[in-house]
Amino acid sequence: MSDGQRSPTSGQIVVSGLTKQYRNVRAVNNLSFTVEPGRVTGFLGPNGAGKTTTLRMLLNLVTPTSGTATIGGQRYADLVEPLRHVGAVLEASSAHKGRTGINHLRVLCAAAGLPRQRADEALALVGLTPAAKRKFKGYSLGMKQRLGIAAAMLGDPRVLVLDEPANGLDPEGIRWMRGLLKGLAHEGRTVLVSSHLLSEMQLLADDVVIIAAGHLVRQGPVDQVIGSMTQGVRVRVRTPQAEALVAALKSQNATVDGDGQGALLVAGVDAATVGRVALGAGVELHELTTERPDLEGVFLELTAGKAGIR
Ligand SMILES: Nc1ncnc2c1ncn2[C@@H]1O[C@H](COP(=O)(O)OP(=O)(O)OP(=O)(O)O)[C@@H](O)[C@H]1O
Repeated sequence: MSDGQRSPTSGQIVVSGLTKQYRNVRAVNNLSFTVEPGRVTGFLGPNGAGKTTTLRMLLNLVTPTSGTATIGGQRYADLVEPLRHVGAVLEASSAHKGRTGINHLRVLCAAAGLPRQRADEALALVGLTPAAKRKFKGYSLGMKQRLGIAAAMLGDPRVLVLDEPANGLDPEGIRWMRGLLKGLAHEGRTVLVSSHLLSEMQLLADDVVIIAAGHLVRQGPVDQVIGSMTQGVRVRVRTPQAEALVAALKSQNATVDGDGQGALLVAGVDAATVGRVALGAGVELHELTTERPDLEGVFLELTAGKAGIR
């Protein structure tokens, strides 16, 4: 299938002023963000933040109260042959229990008017070829997740949307998923993936969109979002003259704690200042490192007080 056959050629996702009001809950509130092709974008938020509702609106499974969500400039509902543009994995794959993995995919191919060999190709892509002829009811949760991704890839879509795809995967499965999704993004596809596994997102995502209580909290490249957090940045120092250094740093209004393992953790001044203060006080340094909070810390700080059941 050539690119020319399937407009929209750009797989950019644009969410603009998206709102969903249920009877008592505003699940998504005037939410706007963009997701770029060629990158993995992590969609993060505490429980009940509105992630699933947003993804379902993007895929035309829930009608927005207001606002729009487009893929390559078009609403999902207006895409011709949507499976060739967008693959989605919203929950662990369900299939007829007595059907084999390969037959499940062949049925989907037939229903979508896709060539039958796409079933074999998609199964190979997710490493399930050895289990092709086993019945779905015998699949583990991890195998069902893989089958769900295979189903999403049948139409060779430019855009992939996954809701909590790492659920149920063991560490090896998670590593495999990371490689697959990074590879698909590297091919120029748009990969939007929601997850609670923040440490995993830090390894997987190029960009993050963080929401809480239906609102956008932060969007940007992972490194920038983490780097923009000044709170939590500390300088780790090792010195054989701790007492002298602590006294010199405190005179600069720095806060100093021990890390319990012989190093000092300094907050309130940067590494250059610590080095200068140490030099001025004639203190020898054995380590001087800036420690930034990881995504977990950023996430907790950004969404503090906004989490919770609504
Ligand atoms: N069909 C519905 N009817 C009423 N309220 C709903 C409906 N679907 C979702 N909600 C509410 O909207 C809010 C957002 O839910 P949503 O499932 O989108 O969040 P989420 O970020 O995906 O959460 P989780 O990580 O827990 O899956 C929640 O308060 C939820 O109870």
